Amino acid sequence: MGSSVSTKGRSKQAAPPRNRVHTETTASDGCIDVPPGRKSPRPDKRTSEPAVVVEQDAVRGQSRNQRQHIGSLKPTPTTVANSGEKNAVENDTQGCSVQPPKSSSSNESVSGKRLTPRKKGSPPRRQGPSKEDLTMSLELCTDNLPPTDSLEALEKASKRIRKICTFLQSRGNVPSNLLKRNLHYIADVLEIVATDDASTDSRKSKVHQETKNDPSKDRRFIDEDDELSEVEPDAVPMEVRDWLASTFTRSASVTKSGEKEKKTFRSIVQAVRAANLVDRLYRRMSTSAVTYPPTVMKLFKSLDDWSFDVFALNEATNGQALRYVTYEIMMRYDLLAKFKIGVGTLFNFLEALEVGYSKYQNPYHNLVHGADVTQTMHSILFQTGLVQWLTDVEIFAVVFSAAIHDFEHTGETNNFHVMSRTETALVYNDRAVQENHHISAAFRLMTDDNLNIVYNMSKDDYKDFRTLVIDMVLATDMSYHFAQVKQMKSLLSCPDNIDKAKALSLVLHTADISHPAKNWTLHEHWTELLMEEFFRQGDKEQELGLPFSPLCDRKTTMVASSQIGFIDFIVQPSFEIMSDMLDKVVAPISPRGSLANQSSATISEKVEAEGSPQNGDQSEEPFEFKVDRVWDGHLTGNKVKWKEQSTKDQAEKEAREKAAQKAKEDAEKRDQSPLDDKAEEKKDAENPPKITANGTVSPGNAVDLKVKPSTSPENDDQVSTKEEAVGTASPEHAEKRTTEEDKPGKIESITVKSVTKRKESGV
Ligand SMILES: Nc1nc2c(ncn2[C@@H]2O[C@@H]3COP(=O)(O)O[C@H]3[C@H]2O)c(=O)[nH]1
Ligand SMILES: [Zn+2]
Repeated sequence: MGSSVSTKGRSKQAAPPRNRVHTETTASDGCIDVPPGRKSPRPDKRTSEPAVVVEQDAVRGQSRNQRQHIGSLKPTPTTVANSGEKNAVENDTQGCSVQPPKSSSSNESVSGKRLTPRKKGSPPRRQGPSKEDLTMSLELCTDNLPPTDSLEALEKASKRIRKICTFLQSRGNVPSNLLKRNLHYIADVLEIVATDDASTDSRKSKVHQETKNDPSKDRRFIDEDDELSEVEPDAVPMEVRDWLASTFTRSASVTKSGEKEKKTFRSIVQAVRAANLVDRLYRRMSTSAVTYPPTVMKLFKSLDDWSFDVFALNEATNGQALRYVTYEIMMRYDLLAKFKIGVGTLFNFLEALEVGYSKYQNPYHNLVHGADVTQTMHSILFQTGLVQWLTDVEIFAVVFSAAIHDFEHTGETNNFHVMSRTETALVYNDRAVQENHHISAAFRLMTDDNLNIVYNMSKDDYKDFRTLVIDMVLATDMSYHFAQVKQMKSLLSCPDNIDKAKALSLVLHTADISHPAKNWTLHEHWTELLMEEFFRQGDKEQELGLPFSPLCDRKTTMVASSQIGFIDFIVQPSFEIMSDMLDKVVAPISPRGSLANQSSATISEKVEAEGSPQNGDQSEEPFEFKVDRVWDGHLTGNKVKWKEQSTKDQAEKEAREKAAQKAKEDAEKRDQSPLDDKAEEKKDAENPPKITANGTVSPGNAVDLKVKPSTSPENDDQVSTKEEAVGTASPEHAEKRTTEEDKPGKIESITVKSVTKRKESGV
């Protein structure tokens, strides 16, 4: 699973963090041993109101005793992939003995795990295993299976696969522990077949003898199982091919005769097919390991959409939007199976991410923003077809980067960190202070085995993954914005060789500032949250005796006009260059357009069927391809709204100023007649002027008389650079600005006219 991300000139990267040797073993009875030294997962302390059940570590083979209860079991559980199907039965029997159903009053699952009490009015919870569950447990019991190297084992294994398929078809699910034990048994048997070493494998000679006597037996094994035979060996994932290659090499070294070579090859084909099946079964098992509440299911139907409502999702998930979105997207790209990520490990990691995002209780930079950017990235990738340009490692890196990109954000700008000399600014020498922290802290999480979702990645993949994540998240530092846009412009002048890391960084940066390009309801809400966060920083700055950062003074900031500036100078150019880049990149690899008319819920099947994106037919002439710039309409519409708002603001402001002027004149008059002074003051205090909605002034309400002098749109004194519109100007940038601002024609001289100039405020 190579990556085309350039790593030239980079320092050596470490292998995925591994704190222990992974010695997962398979006991002969099919039960999975826990690797020595493995820590038990932490109890679920952080989830206050959990909403999801997962079955632990399907892929990494954790014991069912380690199964973690990450969320509450919903009363009518369904999954997105298996809509309407029955939930996995939590049959937690150690061997294959059947446990009696628990009493309905007990607050425990069959597995003995505590369940969240059923909500009032919800349907009664199932009371224990049904008759069919018991039949399944018995039929898939692994206790009395023949030894894996015996002849009967082959037959048994094949029958087991059939049975599993039947149960999956009729019931939609098989309990993970049963599935795991059976799959391990089958894998063991097939491995022995594939090895095909007659000198050490007496069973092989028995098979050979039997099939010689009765060739139908051999054919039966290959042909009987439709599930196995439908998979083409070419379609196997690279990992399986790697495994095969090593198996083949080993076999070839001891193979002498042509006949034996043939047999080995046949065994390999069988093993590949089996591996594919196992892969698919794992995927199905992973999919069904999590249950979604119906409201979440409904929302996920629009997960691919540009207008996805992340706030609604956050509500539907009791404030866990990030874990849901990330998990679902990773499932849709089949990343759990591809990188052998255990469901439990992933949930531990996502939970820790959510904890980090909630650390500072920020109005804007919280887990909902993390979820929003992750979903937006997915929407861009999927709807434009960009995903077809990417390797699995890159897709994983993109989703991961988006999910972690503001991890443990403090709710302040980098500039604030620098100016107030925080510890983080010290650690990162004032450069991309927060972004460096987001990355470092997120990777640090994975040094804990229980959170290490890159555990099973190959060293090379991990290196590419980490490099790309670092590149992408560092590029979300707003102070790189102009450099990024400029760089992409020059890259697009020779579009044959667009650097993937740069392209993906631009997409993440654009997704990070994408809410002004969403529908008004979403954008207005995000703006409110961000402004509140900016204002809180302003409050702190005031407390610390620091000057207000741009847009941080809650008393004077003109939100509407600053948003127009933000859209005009930052957001629109970002979307424009990103769209141009997408047109260039996607056209040659997506000859018949994007995946837009499909759902990402089926994307892994599509990629499987069509082969890897890099194998696409590139011989055809690239046709005039344009991505659907769904964002353009919103940007225009939102700007119109802000302009209306700005006009209103302006009227109100003028009214305030008029009132201030009047008060000043009155004060002056009072100064001239000191005797009346006290009486006038008293009158003013009792009955201050009032501003109505349309900006006119009437007596009867308080007015902020501290407001600065008029800031007419024509007044070039009211200068705010693009950085000020963003509110995140870095000190380096600010410095550059002052030296370059005077130069005629420099882009830095563009003004956001109605934002009050800080200098005038005298703070
Ligand atoms: N002025 C302004 N800044 C924004 C808006 N949306 C995002 N930003 C800034 O852009 C930054 C992008 O990176 P972050 O998410 O860290 O922080 C974001 C905000 O500081 C917006 O609507 N208006
Ligand atoms: Zn962000």
